[in-house]
Amino acid sequence: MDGSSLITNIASSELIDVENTDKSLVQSSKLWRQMSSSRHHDQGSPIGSKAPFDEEEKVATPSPKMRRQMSASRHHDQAAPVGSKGPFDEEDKVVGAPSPKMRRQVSGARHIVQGKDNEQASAVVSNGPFDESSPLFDLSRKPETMAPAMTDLEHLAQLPVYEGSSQLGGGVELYPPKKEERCGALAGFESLDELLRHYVPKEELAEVLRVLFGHNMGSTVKELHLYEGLRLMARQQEYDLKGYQFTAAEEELRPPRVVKIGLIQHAIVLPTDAPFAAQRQAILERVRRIADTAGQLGVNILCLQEAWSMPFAFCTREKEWAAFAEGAEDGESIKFAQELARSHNLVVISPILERDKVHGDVLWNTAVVVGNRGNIIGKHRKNHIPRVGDFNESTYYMEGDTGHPVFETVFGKIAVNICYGRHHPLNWMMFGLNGAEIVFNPSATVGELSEPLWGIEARNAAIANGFFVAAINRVGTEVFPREFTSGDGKKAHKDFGHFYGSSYVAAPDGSRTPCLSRRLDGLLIAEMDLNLCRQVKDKWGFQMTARYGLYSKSLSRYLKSDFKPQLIVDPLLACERGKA
Ligand SMILES: NC(=O)NCCC(=O)O
Repeated sequence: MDGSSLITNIASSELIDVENTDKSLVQSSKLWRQMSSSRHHDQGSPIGSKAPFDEEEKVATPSPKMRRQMSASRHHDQAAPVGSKGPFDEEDKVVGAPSPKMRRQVSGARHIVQGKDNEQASAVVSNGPFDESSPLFDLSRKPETMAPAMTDLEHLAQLPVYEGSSQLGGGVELYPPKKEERCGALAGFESLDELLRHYVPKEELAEVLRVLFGHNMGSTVKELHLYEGLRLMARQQEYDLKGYQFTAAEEELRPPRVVKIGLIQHAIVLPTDAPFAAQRQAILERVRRIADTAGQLGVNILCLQEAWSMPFAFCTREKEWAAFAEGAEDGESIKFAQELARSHNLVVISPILERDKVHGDVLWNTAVVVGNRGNIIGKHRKNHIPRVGDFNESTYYMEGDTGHPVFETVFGKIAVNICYGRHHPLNWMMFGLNGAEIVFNPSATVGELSEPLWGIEARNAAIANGFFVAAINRVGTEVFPREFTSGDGKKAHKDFGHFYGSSYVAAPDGSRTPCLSRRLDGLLIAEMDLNLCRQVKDKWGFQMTARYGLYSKSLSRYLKSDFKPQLIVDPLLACERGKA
């Protein structure tokens, strides 16, 4: 599918089929459960392989080629902010607002809001006719025909623009899930951020948020103005969509360097006993849909979660899951990422289980960086492999051999610190020393183990190293066919625990966005001016005062076999010990 056609897609009556496709995946997943005894049955019919509108969509937005040309000229113009403009940003005030042509198509489509959602939606939409003066629409491109009657999608188009707010979350929650649907919720809330917003009195909230979430240029991180119809569509497709904006001070000698990143968190789609090909295909389809929204919103760099195209089966220690491993240059997940990159002109970070066919079929946990032309820029292999809880990853792959590469892309210098590497300050530091401006942290981690650490580590790394950190975690509870244990005294079990999502972005000035949902798939967009990195370094001087030489000498001593810790014992204590 041409990636720039999301709005066209929602506007097309085929959206109804898309919903049905989602349902068919759910139904299929039930079917797989029933068929679970015959795993490798029917390899030939992968489920959910094509969303009906994915194929040959007529597109109202510029073609990928045009967009590449537009983008190339943007990026050559040093005076212009780098990568700041998606196709909608250029003329519309609202990110993701539909063009007139899309609106015409919108007016021909019905039924997007169905069933229980319809009731709730009508509570928040305006009932008036199209407001031609709305900043959503460009009057100079007035459509020739207007549908005589309001349709449901027209209602969507009239949803209020989500105003930027320095308050967390800020706006109306369109579809609060029912209690029973909140599996994976935190005390009944989507996230800790939402819980805080609910309970802390309004008068105190700003202060609480200032301390807990930090300030960027004088206020908590602002929300991006996202077209409300897109939020609603995300709800329809059951994923969380949030957008935020970090700014930096204007400089005399450098133009702003604005870039927009997107993080996708998601659950697996089919049960783990479905045929592997079907499992992967279903995830690809799901991610494609969310990634297309990212493309529509003008995202420049998109990062997926750790081992995104497979279940996180490393808890089991069973070797059959190695079948999901694929080439970093020619695997299905990489081809998918290349197609995404080309169709949306964005850099894609695709973390996979890598099989190095050239070197004895060795497996690695690898993030492949695909350039915005679909070219492969390079890869990084996970440096630190966990040996904790059910994270039995060391059964599958060894510590990475790629050092701490920073990839210079057209949108900025980026690096990838894969999951467990976030517990290692030196790992972060090396990416920083190699010049990273944004470090992505694609992860897979569960609530019981690491949730209290989650909000601290990526943020601390951003502060200490003067770069942005984008932390992504998968979502859901993955249940495996057979029981396993991890030698920690726990009873044999089949699931990994709950992957708690909660993806967020932290800035070098210590500010951070709220989290995505703890239980839903999600797309988090963050726009940032990369000039902030150097501004914070100049202000705090952490790098200047770092005394790397001192630590380098101490570390060299520590590595020697005759190392003695630099320990000064209280003489009185030594005296007492002498008497004993
Ligand atoms: N995927 C992974 O490295 N998980 C380890 C657990 C954690 O770091 O929280």
